[in-house]
Amino acid sequence: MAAFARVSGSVGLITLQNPPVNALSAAVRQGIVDSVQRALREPEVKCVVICGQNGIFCGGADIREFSGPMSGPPLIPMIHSIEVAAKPVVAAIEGSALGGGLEIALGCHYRIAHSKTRLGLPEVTLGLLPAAGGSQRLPRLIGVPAALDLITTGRHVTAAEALQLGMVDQVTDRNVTDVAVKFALSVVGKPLDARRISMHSCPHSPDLDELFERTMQHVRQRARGAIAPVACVQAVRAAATLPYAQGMEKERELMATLFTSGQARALQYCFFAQRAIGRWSMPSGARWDTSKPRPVHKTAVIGLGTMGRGIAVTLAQAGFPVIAVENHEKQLMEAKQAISGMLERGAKRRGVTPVLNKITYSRDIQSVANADLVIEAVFEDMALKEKVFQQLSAICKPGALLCTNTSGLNVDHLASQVRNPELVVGMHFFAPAHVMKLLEVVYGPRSSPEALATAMAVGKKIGKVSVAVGNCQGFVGNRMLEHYMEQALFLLEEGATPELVDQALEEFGFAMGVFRVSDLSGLDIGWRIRKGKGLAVPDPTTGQTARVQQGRRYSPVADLICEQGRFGQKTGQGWYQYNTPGSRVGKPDPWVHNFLKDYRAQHGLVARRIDHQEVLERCLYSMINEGFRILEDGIAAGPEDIDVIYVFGYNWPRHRGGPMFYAHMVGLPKVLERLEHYHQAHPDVPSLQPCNLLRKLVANGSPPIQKWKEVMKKINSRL
Ligand SMILES: CCCCCCCCCCCCC/C=C/C(=O)SCCNC(=O)CCNC(=O)[C@H](O)C(C)(C)COP(=O)(O)OP(=O)(O)OC[C@H]1O[C@@H](n2cnc3c(N)ncnc32)[C@H](O)[C@@H]1OP(=O)(O)O
Repeated sequence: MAAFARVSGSVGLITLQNPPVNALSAAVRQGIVDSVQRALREPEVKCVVICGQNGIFCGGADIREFSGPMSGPPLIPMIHSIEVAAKPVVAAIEGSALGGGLEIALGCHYRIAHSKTRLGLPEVTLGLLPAAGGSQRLPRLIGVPAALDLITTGRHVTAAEALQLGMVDQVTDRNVTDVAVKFALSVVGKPLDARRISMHSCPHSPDLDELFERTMQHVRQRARGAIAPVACVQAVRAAATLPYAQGMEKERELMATLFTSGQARALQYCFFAQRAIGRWSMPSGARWDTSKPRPVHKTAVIGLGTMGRGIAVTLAQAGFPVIAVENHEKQLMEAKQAISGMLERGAKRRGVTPVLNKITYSRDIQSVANADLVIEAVFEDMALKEKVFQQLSAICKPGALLCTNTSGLNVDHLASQVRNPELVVGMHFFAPAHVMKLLEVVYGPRSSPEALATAMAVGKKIGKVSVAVGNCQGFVGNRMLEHYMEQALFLLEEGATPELVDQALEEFGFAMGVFRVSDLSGLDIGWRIRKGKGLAVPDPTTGQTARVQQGRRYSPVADLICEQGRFGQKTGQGWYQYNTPGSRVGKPDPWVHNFLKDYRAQHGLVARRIDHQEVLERCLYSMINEGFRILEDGIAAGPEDIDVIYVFGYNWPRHRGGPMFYAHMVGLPKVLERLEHYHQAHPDVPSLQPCNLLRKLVANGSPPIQKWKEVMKKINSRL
């Protein structure tokens, strides 16, 4: 709702009241409409101030209302009534003014912001555009180039930047409502037309046509198939070229298309999923709101390879003192230099002082004795990690949390190496660790709720999107990825080329297809892991790696490519060819095509035509099927956890919501039917066999994704 009060004799103060972010629910909109009418009606009221309660102006339209029938007064006429008011209206902005919240402020005649406020029109990130006049008013206020930037990216600006852009009239460090009340009294009686943004055209900008063309091209390239950024450009173009009323009509038309789109549903799902993962629970019943994290003051990182360096930087940038340990002198020196460079570049980008003194370096593992949390990031080798954990168990102070950054080794096994297994968890960072947002926090059956709560709290403090998952081979992300990659290799055996597979995945919205990603990260990593599992090993009698291993189909194609020394970009050759080692631009490679032809001939495989649809269905549905198995096993608490992992760690196109949401959008019966079809054609590929939970969900009438947990509970009593 919104409260009305008369303050300082003649100021009508309207306070938005809808915790936690004063979202513009139907009740709040009704409250504003009533309050504005009252303020205009009462002769004692000479001016109006609009503010929000609890330190936040407004987080925008109530996103939860978008999924049901809309009721209550609409935003556009409400904002119009503020703009045409005959008494001056001042927005007193603190905390955040986002989306519809900023659009209300743009309807006011003046805007005063607290210095800590952030403002923005983030609708594009929800698959929408600022359709309460924001796309038409903002360019009129701050000019087309700046408005295009803000509206197409959805980025938030600080109060200082907002002042510079002309979005606000004044910034204060004092109580913003008090300042706004005083200011409102000072403008009573002044003409208002000049302050009504919709009455003006956009300020002149040269070469507008060229700007729109360039922006459209840029937006299309970056959007990977997302439609909202394109609609945002079209809406701003309408503001620049049409009178206000016609611009508003265009804004409405564009919004009508976006509002009901699957992409908007996916992006809004992601918004809530990202928040839901913070409310973790363990099979034991322990939860985020009943488990207290331990205090963490000092941290340590063991092993300063690529991952260790990134982790140390992340911890230091978040303010933690870090003891960085590396026992090889040369590696330690190199790491020191690399870490300092990363900290300096990061600080420059953020306009702050580099925190070089947060990190102390040591060759001696004993130096971590006083750390509250230690992250082991040594080479991915179980024997080596075991040794490190045994040492840590003897060295670390009681109560210290011992974490491993393994990307898939058994966390329980590592826990068994220490005196206090309840204090062991996995903290699986993604490379580069100081850039990638995702953190999988892996708990085992012996991890205590306190240990998980501590790792989750540290994850939050270092700015990671942290997802709690159970322990299993590959955890959630890599366990699913294995099936995706396996299908891609099978498709090569059956007639596809790397570029055909990649093109299908890139058209779907991945920034890079599976083979391009392999070339970028290095083919040798997977090869080493497969050898470790006893897979990529030639049969001593035939000299060939078998195509059936451990009772299932196996493709040795990637191993054979590695045997040629083709490790991807770093060697100048992999699934693609590169002009020089280290070059980033790959071209289709006739050598790979001939190799595949020979390989098929050698194994009596007949190449067939494979289309994009098959690529998508085989790669994505096999991975989704594994996602259902993960839910069935209780490794992830819900589909949101899996989707957040894929969006933040594996570049899954956000406008498709994550693999599990995608399955829900495609329709579970269709996913089931296609998996059955492919499993019939490839009975030796178990990952194509539809899993129990998927069948159960379909048998239960394919409930919406928000209701899957009910069916999951029936299958797995631990959940
Ligand atoms: C048939 C065709 C018809 C077509 C026409 C349709 C007509 C419709 C026209 C409507 C025009 C609308 C135009 C305006 C659109 C919008 O405003 S869309 C919303 C834009 N705003 C945002 O994107 C901001 C989202 N929120 C945030 O970024 C952050 O929450 C915050 C405000 C910066 C605060 O951050 P923090 O303090 O970290 O808190 P959080 O944990 O993020 O949030 C706390 C809880 O609040 C929930 N929440 C936040 N914002 C909203 C919101 N706008 N609506 C609903 N709920 C919100 C958030 O989910 C958290 O709750 P839990 O999920 O329960 O944890």
